[in-house]
Amino acid sequence: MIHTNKPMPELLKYWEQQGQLTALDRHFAVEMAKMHNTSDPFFIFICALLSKQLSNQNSCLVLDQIEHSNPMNESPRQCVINIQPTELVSALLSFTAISQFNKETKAQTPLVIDGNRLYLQRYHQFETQVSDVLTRLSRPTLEVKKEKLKQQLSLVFPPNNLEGIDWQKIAAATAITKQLAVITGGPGTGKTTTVTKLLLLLLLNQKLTIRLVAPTGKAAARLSESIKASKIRLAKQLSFEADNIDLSVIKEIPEEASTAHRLLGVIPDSHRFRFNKDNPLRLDLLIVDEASMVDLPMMHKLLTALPEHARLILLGDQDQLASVEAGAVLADICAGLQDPTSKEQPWRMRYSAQQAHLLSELTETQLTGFIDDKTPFGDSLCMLQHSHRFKGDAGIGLLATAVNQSDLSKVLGVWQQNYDELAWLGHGIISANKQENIGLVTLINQSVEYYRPYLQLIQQLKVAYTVGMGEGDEAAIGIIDKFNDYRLLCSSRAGDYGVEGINQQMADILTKRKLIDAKQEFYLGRPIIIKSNDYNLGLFNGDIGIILQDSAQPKRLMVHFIKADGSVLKVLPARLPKHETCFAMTVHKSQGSEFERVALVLQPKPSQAQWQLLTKELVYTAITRAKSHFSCLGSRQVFEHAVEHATKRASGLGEKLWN
Ligand SMILES: Nc1ncnc2c1ncn2[C@@H]1O[C@H](COP(=O)(O)OP(=O)(O)OP(=O)(O)O)[C@@H](O)[C@H]1O
Repeated sequence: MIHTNKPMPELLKYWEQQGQLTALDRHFAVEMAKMHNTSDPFFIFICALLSKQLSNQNSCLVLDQIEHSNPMNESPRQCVINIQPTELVSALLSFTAISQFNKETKAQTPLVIDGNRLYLQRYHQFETQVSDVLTRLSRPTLEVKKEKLKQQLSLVFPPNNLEGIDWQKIAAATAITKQLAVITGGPGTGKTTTVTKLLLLLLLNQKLTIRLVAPTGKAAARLSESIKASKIRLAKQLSFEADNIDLSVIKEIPEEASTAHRLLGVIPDSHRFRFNKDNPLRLDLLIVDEASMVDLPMMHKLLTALPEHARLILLGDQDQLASVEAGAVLADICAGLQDPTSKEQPWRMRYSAQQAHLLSELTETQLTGFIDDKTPFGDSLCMLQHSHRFKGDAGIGLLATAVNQSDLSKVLGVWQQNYDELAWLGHGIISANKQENIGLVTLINQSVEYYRPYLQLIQQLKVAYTVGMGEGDEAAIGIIDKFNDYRLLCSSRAGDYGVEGINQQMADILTKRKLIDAKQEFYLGRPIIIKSNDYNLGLFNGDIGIILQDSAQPKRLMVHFIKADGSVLKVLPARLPKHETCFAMTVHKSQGSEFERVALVLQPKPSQAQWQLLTKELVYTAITRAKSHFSCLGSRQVFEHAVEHATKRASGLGEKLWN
């Protein structure tokens, strides 16, 4: 069945040395074999492969793609599998650790086969339960008073000057008529605006306990701010409608958002949460923002803790990078809307005739072109398509769209237009004498100027403290906001062009220019990103803070963070959980954040592992973090490779939801 040139455990070690497997993958395979009393090389091999898939954020191993996902594709071949695809499942089922999934008799084995996918039992459970809850929520169509709702919808979503369908209005009607609504769209397409309006419509008709969550503290803080701003805009918009609508209800729209962890109630030193299937959350409506960042295990925890009657609204951009951990839940949810036949319009809504009719009636729109009765799941989805943030003819929006469509000639066309919003810093121009990469030197020098303003504020505050005039937390918030005007984003961590190298170069040059003094570990002005959760301190992976003087005791340095509710959290540097400097951060970690200016750094010569990270989602996510300027240091070959490669994560969720 499997032929190798050395014993399998040795081969796994060899692959580990080659960087094809991690130590964890090897240990998992060897331990599984021990626990199940087998030394069968095929079993050990399959276990290592499954673990490798999970390390690469896949939820499962697709059995007919074993050839693609294994490390044996090298030359010369160390390992040859000699088995017919039709016999693969029965061969796997001969091992006591593997069984076939059966809805009636729950699997007792650690590995489970479902269709042509092999899962770790836990991940299979996550996937089936997430699919079950989403399917259950998508089924019922809720009773509404049609005439009243129609009037309210037309007040809150008045006719606009955009051509075509008002998808925001459709999304609101979807969320009011369905227990589950998934509202997706790129940056600035009005997800928050729509949610604020639909919350008003819901609250006008019933009392609801509503909770807002996001995957990270930063994203939760942004959601709170967006909702606040959106409420003010809505009150202004409706100020002449006081006779038709009770405007005081706008005040009832909740603004406070928390992290998903916090909502679920962290139990210190435990993987379990206070709220779960047996102790459901006390709410009527849960809104999850930045849903593309929510991984499969977390989505599972949220959905199983949802009370039966509750409504769920998921918001996010399905084109962004998938979650850091396993799964691509939002992309799987939206998978059924993909229309591969059209490059210009790669997505298409799919409503049942009944739902299309109801939405058409409520919103006074014709949705006849979107009827597809294959599955009712499409009834819960709505995609917003028009960005109100990026001007249609400006650089950032055009570049983001072209990258998202993997349309290389369009991408190059945008770069050639020399938009003010965009700058390309090519690698490869090396100065004759110093062997310097001119592109990198330019980027580092520019970055000094973009970080200078926040560092100058710190210096001003230092002077103010010496004369007893510090402004306390307000000043800290101002400094952190200024720091967030600019960010260097890297595609990878290691090397001169990764987060580590760029951070070091920034610390060196800022020290040289006397803007910081990076000789000590915890220096004034050092930006810090948290790399693990510390529930006791209330700090979470991805939180960003800056070392500043403590207003209460200016001689003491404290790391200052802005919490989701806008208040300042101060932590002694020595108490910080795992962290690093953050002049530069990975694109992954930047999700859920926005900056005025963004500079993306791509490796000039990526390693084999780094090539795999270079996808269109990575570039799209980096571009769409920028509000007013995006620059890129990269080589054309690397940039083009990324644009042409989309992330593919193995998962059975899309199939479960849509078939
Ligand atoms: N229908 C509309 N007409 C005009 N402007 C709009 C409309 N909808 C949203 N906007 C404006 O577009 C901007 C972005 O809206 P909003 O914050 O709701 O988008 P979003 O999709 O939530 O963005 P993000 O990517 O930040 O999550 C806001 O300034 C808002 O006022």
